[in-house]
Amino acid sequence: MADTPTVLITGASSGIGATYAERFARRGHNLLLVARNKARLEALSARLREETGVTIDILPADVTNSDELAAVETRLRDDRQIGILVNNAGASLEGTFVDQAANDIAQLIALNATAVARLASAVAPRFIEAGSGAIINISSVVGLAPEFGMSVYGATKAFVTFLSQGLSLELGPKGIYVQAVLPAATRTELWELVGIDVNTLQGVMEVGELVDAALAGFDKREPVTIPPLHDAAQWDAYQAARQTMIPGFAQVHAAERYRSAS
Ligand SMILES: NC(=O)C1=CN([C@@H]2O[C@H](COP(=O)(O)OP(=O)(O)OC[C@H]3O[C@@H](n4cnc5c(N)ncnc54)[C@H](OP(=O)(O)O)[C@@H]3O)[C@@H](O)[C@H]2O)C=CC1
Ligand SMILES: N[C@@H](C=O)C(=O)O
Repeated sequence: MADTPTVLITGASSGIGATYAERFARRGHNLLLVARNKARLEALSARLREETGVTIDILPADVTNSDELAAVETRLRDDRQIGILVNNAGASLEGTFVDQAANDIAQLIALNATAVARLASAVAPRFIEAGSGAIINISSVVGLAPEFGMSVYGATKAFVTFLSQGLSLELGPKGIYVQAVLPAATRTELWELVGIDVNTLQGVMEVGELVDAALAGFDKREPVTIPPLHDAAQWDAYQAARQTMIPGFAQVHAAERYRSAS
């Protein structure tokens, strides 16, 4: 695969995705930008073509629509120039679980989880055949913290982090790099879309700083990059604590504390 492969970015019309587009274009990568808002994709691609000289295509698509998602999957399967997938398109959901309509929950899962897995699934076989390629999945620290009270959104992001860690183990030995990026609150339109004024929040990262940090993690080939986490040893300890349980999972008998019921 080329040293500067084409990068397909979902959710490239604003926020984190648009910033990835700008940063990868400045690194000399050609781009394929995906989102629903065609006018915004056209404006961004025109500006970045002018500023960087790279080739930029757009593929307007709603990745929760099965036909439109299939068009993105086909491009990932067939376009051998694409060597990096940035699975970034996503949204949050207003309110608490009982306020959220079942259809909105299903739609959020389709966007934040199903599309992410399907697009990775579309590209992975070709990357395996090439022996190289990278998949960047934009997750969230919310997926580590049910305490934040964003149960469905957090569950989709826990899925993305788990999927990324699993794929890193499965695909890493075949030459493919998989990165989960876990931002915390970042100044983008996502907040306004769920009725929150981002200016009322504490500790909000600017989107350029977030993406630059994520790309520093990418360059180091980190499997999990958490830009706002200052003490990296905390993540290492969390992983180590989880891993200490694994050898104990295979048991013929239930734990002593569950044996008194009958
Ligand atoms: N901002 C934050 O605080 C944090 C964000 N994240 C994650 O970062 C990612 C990017 O969000 P962010 O940049 O903040 O928010 P934005 O709202 O700015 O960007 C979301 C992007 O996703 C696209 N998108 C939304 N729905 C669809 C759809 N159905 N099909 C295709 N594209 C879609 C939007 O484009 P269009 O409307 O044109 O389709 C837009 O380009 C998300 O996965 C989010 O969960 C993670 C942690 C914190
Ligand atoms: N997108 C934010 C929550 O809605 C986050 O992931 O922090």
